[in-house]
Amino acid sequence: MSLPLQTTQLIQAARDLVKGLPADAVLLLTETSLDWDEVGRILVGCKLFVAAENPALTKPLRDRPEWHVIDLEVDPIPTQERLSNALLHAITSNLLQPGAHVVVLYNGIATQEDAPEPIDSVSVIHLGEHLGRMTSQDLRVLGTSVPMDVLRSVVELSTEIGREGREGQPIGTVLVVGDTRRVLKMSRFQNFNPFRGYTKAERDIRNRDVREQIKEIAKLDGAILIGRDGIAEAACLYLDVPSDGIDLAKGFGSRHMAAAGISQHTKAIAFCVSQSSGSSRVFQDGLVKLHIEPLARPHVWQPVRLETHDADGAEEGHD
Ligand SMILES: Nc1ncnc2c1ncn2[C@@H]1O[C@H](COP(=O)(O)OP(=O)(O)OP(=O)(O)O)[C@@H](O)[C@H]1O
Repeated sequence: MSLPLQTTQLIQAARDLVKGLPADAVLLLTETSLDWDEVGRILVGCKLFVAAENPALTKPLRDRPEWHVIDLEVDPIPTQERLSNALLHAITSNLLQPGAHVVVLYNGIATQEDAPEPIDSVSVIHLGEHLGRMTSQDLRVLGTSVPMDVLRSVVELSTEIGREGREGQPIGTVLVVGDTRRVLKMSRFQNFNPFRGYTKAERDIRNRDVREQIKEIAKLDGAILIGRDGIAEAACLYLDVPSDGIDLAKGFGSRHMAAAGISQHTKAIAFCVSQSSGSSRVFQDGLVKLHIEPLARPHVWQPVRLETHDADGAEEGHD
């Protein structure tokens, strides 16, 4: 078996792109068996990922130690999503850095099953930007009136708090966003308000310097309240919310309860950063809507898993 001409040319183009740009790896998405020896000859010296739904197709590749095989779930999703899933898999397995540049070979134009060419497209993906776009898509599921740039700044802040902690110690906190009037009615100050006396510009969390200051404030006990315009309003807040009707997985403690409760009793969204795991959970209407792991920037998003209450589901509980 040899490679069809167009496929050969595209693989050669991918190799030249890796060398010329330079890029970090080639990702080959295929559901057609190829002449793998030939692929290996062309891509010698390139880090290669092969992603496919059909495990029989990738089985012979597992013996090649320098290649990485990614098993995709059988799912009738668009090529672009399959490609994103393959890249996420490579990042979460620590095989690619989140800022990497990847040349992708795939069949982007739907052709008949017996089409002579298994590959018709080549793209260059800069993972930093690509994952950034995924973040926006995920935030849209919140369907909130909080503007996207504010949400993204809160995501940035909460994941950085979860990842970095403070002075070598892990810290946890709750960032409550929006519906400030009702949130304040359901809270009490545990200490003086550290934002008092500062101008709006000095409290605007879309500004990185302000976020750095807020990380210091996050060390203090209690929740931080941010307006839907991105202006931090209050900190050291005890959220005085009833926990009845909140159905959280076993292992979550009072901080997560408070975040769930405030999101149930107001229109606010609550980002709970766990001190024990560093991960952030986004609560809306009393439910976990997103779960963000504090991996290296940019953030890697996990689909929300159903978190069970039974003891056997320990890994689904509080990690
Ligand atoms: N109602 C509340 N409002 C604001 N902060 C709260 C509230 N209840 C608890 N907290 C914060 O949560 C801390 C206790 O967290 P606890 O370990 O019980 O929760 P958790 O949900 O398991 O979170 P973590 O994963 O961070 O440990 C308290 O020290 C306090 O800072």
